[in-house]
Amino acid sequence: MDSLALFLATALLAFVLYWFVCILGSAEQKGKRAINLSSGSISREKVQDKYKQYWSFFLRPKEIETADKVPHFVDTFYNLVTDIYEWGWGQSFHFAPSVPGKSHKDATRIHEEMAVDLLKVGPGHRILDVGCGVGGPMRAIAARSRSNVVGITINQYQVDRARAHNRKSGVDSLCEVVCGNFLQMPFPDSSFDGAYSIEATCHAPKLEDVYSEIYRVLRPGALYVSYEWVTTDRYKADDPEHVEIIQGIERGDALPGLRSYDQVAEIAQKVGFEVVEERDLAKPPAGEWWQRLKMGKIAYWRNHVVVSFLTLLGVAPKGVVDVHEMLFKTAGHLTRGGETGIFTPMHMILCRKPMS
Ligand SMILES: C=C(CC[C@@H](C)[C@H]1CC[C@H]2C3=CC[C@H]4[C@H](C)[C@@H](O)CC[C@]4(C)[C@H]3CC[C@]12C)C(C)C
Ligand SMILES: C[S@@+](CC[C@H](N)C(=O)[O-])C[C@H]1O[C@@H](n2cnc3c(N)ncnc32)[C@H](O)[C@@H]1O
Repeated sequence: MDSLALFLATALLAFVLYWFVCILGSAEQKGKRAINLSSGSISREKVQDKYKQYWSFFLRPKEIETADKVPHFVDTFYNLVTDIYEWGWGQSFHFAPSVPGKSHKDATRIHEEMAVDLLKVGPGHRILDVGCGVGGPMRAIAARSRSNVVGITINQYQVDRARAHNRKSGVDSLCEVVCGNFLQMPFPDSSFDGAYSIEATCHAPKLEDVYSEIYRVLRPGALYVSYEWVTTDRYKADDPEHVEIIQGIERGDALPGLRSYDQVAEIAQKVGFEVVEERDLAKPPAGEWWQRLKMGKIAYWRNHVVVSFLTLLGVAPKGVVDVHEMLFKTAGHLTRGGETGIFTPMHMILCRKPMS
């Protein structure tokens, strides 16, 4: 009897340990697991240094010269966070209005498919995903529109992840992923029938630089829709709490400087676009996008213990705990940004490249 009891206790402990380390905290079934957390294209032993390098960008004064260094700085950020994003959030690295009775996954897909409806694209069209992440939106939009979707991201690790997901999805033949800088895209003029960017162009030091590139690669008459991260009309630059919230969002999300809502249309027109429609998709009756972030202390503590335990075992690279702690603080700033109404991650603008 003792040996049986010992065997059962050992088996139970092994299962609990396996579940705690490998299953817990995963945002998606068969998604990224904690035990597979890596540091993207950064070698394991360099994670802590790269994390310190990342923070040093914000400690230097904001000189114009750093604008050239932003794409590399963003690439470093995504090497540090992509696996944690996939593990704790899923394959779509963006927010969506909560929808009563719908799962986060369904609400996310509804938000992504709205881009297709706005672009009015369909089979045979070639559309561009500007800042495509690991391809969550790309696969949803390809499935909905049956268009050919080309995604571009600065981060090679994300390209590899997106291609792997695409191969497992039913839309691989419609999807292509390119590693490149959306400020200097490797595509000919007038080569796309539509374009979208979902919470990505906020990483551009100057919005007009990425909008100019998108304008260039679109054929005349084509549409471009973007969900932008901006401060709203409630933001007061002389309110210390507002400044602290926005600075926390910028530093925790690799943003060179958040734009104001009223700059977006002006910049789009400056590069030649006609503005067809513009509105904040977060405004009521839309459900609160930050509700999903309120993961609660218990969930954070659980994920923190999992990440710390894996680092202790040498499974997760040293430094991942620091990145995880940064993201928890960032979640707090983003939540406050939503609650105060001074920030929105989904200021939608729909533009057209004129026929002439
Ligand atoms: C558009 C951008 C990214 C938006 C979101 C996808 C991410 C912003 C903050 C991220 C997270 C914060 C807390 C993490 C938590 C501590 C961890 O246990 C699990 C993952 C998080 C929930 C993580 C998930 C992705 C975000 C919500 C920016 C970068 C332009
Ligand atoms: C928050 S993620 C959003 C990804 C995707 N749109 C989604 O919703 O899942 C922002 C994306 O923009 C990409 N990005 C940021 N700066 C870039 C640049 N200069 N060139 C290309 N991609 C860039 C990042 O690599 C990342 O894939």
